[in-house]
Amino acid sequence: MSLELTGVTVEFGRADARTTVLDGLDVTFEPGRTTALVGPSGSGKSTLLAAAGALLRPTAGQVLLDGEDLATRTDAQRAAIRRERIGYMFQSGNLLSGLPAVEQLLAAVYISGRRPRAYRARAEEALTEVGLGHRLRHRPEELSGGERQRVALARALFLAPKLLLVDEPTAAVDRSQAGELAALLADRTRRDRCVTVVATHDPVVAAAADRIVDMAELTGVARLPVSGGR
Ligand SMILES: Nc1ncnc2c1ncn2[C@@H]1O[C@H](COP(=O)(O)OP(=O)(O)OP(=O)(O)O)[C@@H](O)[C@H]1O
Repeated sequence: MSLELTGVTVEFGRADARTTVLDGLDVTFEPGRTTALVGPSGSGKSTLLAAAGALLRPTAGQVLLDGEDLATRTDAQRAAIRRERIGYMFQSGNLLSGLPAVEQLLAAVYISGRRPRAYRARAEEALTEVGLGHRLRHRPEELSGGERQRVALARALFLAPKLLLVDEPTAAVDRSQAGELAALLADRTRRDRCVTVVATHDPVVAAAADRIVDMAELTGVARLPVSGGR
């Protein structure tokens, strides 16, 4: 399983208001490895995650998940791929308010059309594995920022996705929890052999990753002027 983007271009807006955010980008991500995507604000990190996660269709190029091009699939096929093969973890965890931690994981089971009863014990085990065995029935409002992110990580990995996409996981987390969360993310990625791509400004997250990819390098090549032949 790998994720390969080839010639990926993403443009927003029309005609004179058109902005090119990604410009013919080529990059490959390997299974079992965490890649930190770094670069200044506005450099297109979240846009790359959205294209990789079939949340937006690139203007041009291919997004190959295990050799299958997500960009050319129908909306229904893309929805099925998102449900079955991709896990998402975003900045503030995006947990459902008022719902106990264990139910946050089971919500993904409901959405995928499976019977949650068979998954309850596994959900409790998954939360225990991320150090939340004593917080199974806590609601998001009753958890710390770091605990919320660990619930979000357990949820993102619960249905064993091939691809895990993470955006700014430590933005709302204190420094000591950020290190633990980054280590947990890298550890789970190795154990589950998923492809993990994490957009981040946090040096702690970048340090825990197996590889760092700078957006400036990815997109810079396409912007270099053609040599005048001197
Ligand atoms: N739907 C949209 N329509 C128009 N422009 C957009 C849209 N989404 C993103 N952009 C623009 O694309 C650029 C890249 O945004 P993106 O969120 O991918 O950057 P980023 O590197 O993740 O930034 P940050 O580190 O601040 O999260 C920005 O200039 C943004 O304004």
